[in-house]
Amino acid sequence: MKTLDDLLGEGVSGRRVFVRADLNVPFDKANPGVISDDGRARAVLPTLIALRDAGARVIVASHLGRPKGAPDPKFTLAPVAARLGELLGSTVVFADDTVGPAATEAVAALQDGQVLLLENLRFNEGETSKDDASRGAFADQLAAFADFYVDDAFGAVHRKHASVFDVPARLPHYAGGLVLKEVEVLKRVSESPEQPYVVVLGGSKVSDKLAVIQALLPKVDKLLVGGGMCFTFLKAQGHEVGKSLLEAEMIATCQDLLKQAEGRIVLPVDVVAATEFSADADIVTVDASEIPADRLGLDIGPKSTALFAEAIAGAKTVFWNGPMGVFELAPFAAGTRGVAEAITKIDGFSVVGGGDSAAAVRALGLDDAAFGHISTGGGASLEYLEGKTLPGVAALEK
Ligand SMILES: Nc1ncnc2c1ncn2[C@@H]1O[C@H](COP(=O)(O)OP(=O)(O)OP(=O)(O)O)[C@@H](O)[C@H]1O
Ligand SMILES: O=C(O)[C@H](O)COP(=O)(O)O
Repeated sequence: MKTLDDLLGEGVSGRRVFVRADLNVPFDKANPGVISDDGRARAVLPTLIALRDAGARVIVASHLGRPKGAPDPKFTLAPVAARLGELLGSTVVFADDTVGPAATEAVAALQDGQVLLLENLRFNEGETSKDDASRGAFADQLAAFADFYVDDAFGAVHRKHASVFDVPARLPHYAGGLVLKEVEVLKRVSESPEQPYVVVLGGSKVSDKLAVIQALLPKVDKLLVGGGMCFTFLKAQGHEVGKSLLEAEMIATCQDLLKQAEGRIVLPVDVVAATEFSADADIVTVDASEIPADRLGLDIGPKSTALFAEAIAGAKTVFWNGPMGVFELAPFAAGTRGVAEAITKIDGFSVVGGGDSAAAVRALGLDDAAFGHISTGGGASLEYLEGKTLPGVAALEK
């Protein structure tokens, strides 16, 4: 795989370099347009600065959210361009389309050492299309803008999308420093984790994470399950979960996994249950086997946090993906905080994988440096650990 350093060595002054970044940052739910965590933008800065300072004409492209293949003002990258400019300390030109007249004009006007951000890639059907020809046609348009392609969008390498998979087939391609670092760390964790190896999973998407549980079970000493996904497991154990998040069609799979795990999957023993999804709701802590029918579990309880912390304390390797509760609302943040703090204290190597988990670490004011590695990719790091081929990495290796 050729790297950004190889490209810089070849010389990029005056050359147009297309950088695929993952600027899919979270926004403050209460203040539309305000970025709540700019970690992903910060993570790509070294690549952008190196290219800018080497005199390249830098064309940055990213997706934001999941618009449906057409422009949608809710998902504009304009606020991200402004933030990127602040972080770089130099103006970032913003094109308000991706491959249309605005982008074409902006690319043509780019000066050496200038950075341009194109509008959201997913405003174009071709970006995410399953049809090779449609993706290819869009990739042709993107590739026409540049001489070289750099992928530093680790969070999107698991997507077979035009900007990730098809553009590198059309241009000399290089891996950015972020992609290289992420792959190196995940390789270490997946191939030779120092034992005991404890995996902590939470977040809301059970169905997305069952495959990774299956793949990790033979390798881990303990797999701790919290967050919205624990309720499908609790239900699989025969408990009622009230109005908590539940993926009914996954109950049977969870039962199978519990059987296979022979006690290595650890579930919460108590739950913070509220009458509604709100910080102002009536809140009680109950046994995990006694969730009232009219309540929903929004965090793991203190006994569970202590149980999880104890399992984490002895670990030499910890991989954590997904918050333990709705950490964005203060009454439901304690589980995530407790687990995160326990991870910072281990005498070993820890990896935090996932946009939301990384955002939680920062929102709770925890020190980034207390973790071994904070990944910018949720789905991407999980698919790597599952052992799947990542289309973006495969494209760089070709
Ligand atoms: N008990 C719960 N009920 C409902 N939602 C929950 C619960 N616990 C956690 N969540 C929510 O799960 C969300 C994070 O889930 P997700 O699966 O997206 O995590 P992630 O893997 O870190 O992120 P990503 O894959 O996007 O990088 C948070 O917004 C959090 O509020
Ligand atoms: O948030 C992420 O995990 C990445 O940016 C990929 O986004 P996606 O799941 O919408 O493809």
